[in-house]
Amino acid sequence: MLTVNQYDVAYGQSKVINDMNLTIGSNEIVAVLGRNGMGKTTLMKSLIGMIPSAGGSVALKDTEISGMKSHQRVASGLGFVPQGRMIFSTMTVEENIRTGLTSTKSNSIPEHLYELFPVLKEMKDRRGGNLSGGQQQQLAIARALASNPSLLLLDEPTEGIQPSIIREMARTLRKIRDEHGLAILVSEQVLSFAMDVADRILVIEKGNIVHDVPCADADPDTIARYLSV
Ligand SMILES: Nc1ncnc2c1ncn2[C@@H]1O[C@H](COP(=O)(O)OP(=O)(O)OP(=O)(O)O)[C@@H](O)[C@H]1O
Repeated sequence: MLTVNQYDVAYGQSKVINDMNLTIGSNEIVAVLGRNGMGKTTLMKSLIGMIPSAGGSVALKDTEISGMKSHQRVASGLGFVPQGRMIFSTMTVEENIRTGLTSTKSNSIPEHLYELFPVLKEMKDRRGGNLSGGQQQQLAIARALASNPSLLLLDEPTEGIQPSIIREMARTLRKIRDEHGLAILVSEQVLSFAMDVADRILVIEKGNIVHDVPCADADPDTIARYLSV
């Protein structure tokens, strides 16, 4: 599904992703855990094409995408839920979701998105900025799903979200994977959420993967040690 090889991303002279290798299988949910500043957001933004890479390759289903612009990557099957959600606060819920349709030929919002997130249907005429944090997160996910991605990237989706909603979010993401047959790469700092949602856990340190384990074999204490400052 996604194969990242010898991947480098730099800000000027400062290399933030360093010779990274990473694979994600079809239908797999992979969580990338790491402390602040270890490169999670840089990895996500570079995979979606917001930051250029400095070397290496990224193949999505055998198509090399590392030279593509963001909109081409979305058309190729990547969806992105950015850190902080970045919904358009003065646009309605429906208008926000519609922005996700730009790379598709369709003009109408797929009904299954409203089935997945009924609250968005109830609130479709409200401004995005008037939604709660959890509702905005649902909106950001629905917007990303509108382009029918084969791999959904989520950057720290639990940030600023209440614990009860975080558990629901893990269930929803697994349901999306099961029903739509897509893969998910999620960056996180919350270990319990990663254990709930993922099939496999990676730990990133200084721009490289230093631990890679199936969730079933993951030792929370070992991972927690990587995350402690
Ligand atoms: N625009 C930028 N210019 C220069 N350096 C940057 C820029 N953005 C991030 N960095 C640096 O790159 C490194 C990785 O940052 P990044 O935001 O990817 O980490 P992160 O793991 O997502 O952290 P957080 O959990 O705080 O979001 C940090 O040292 C950060 O200071």
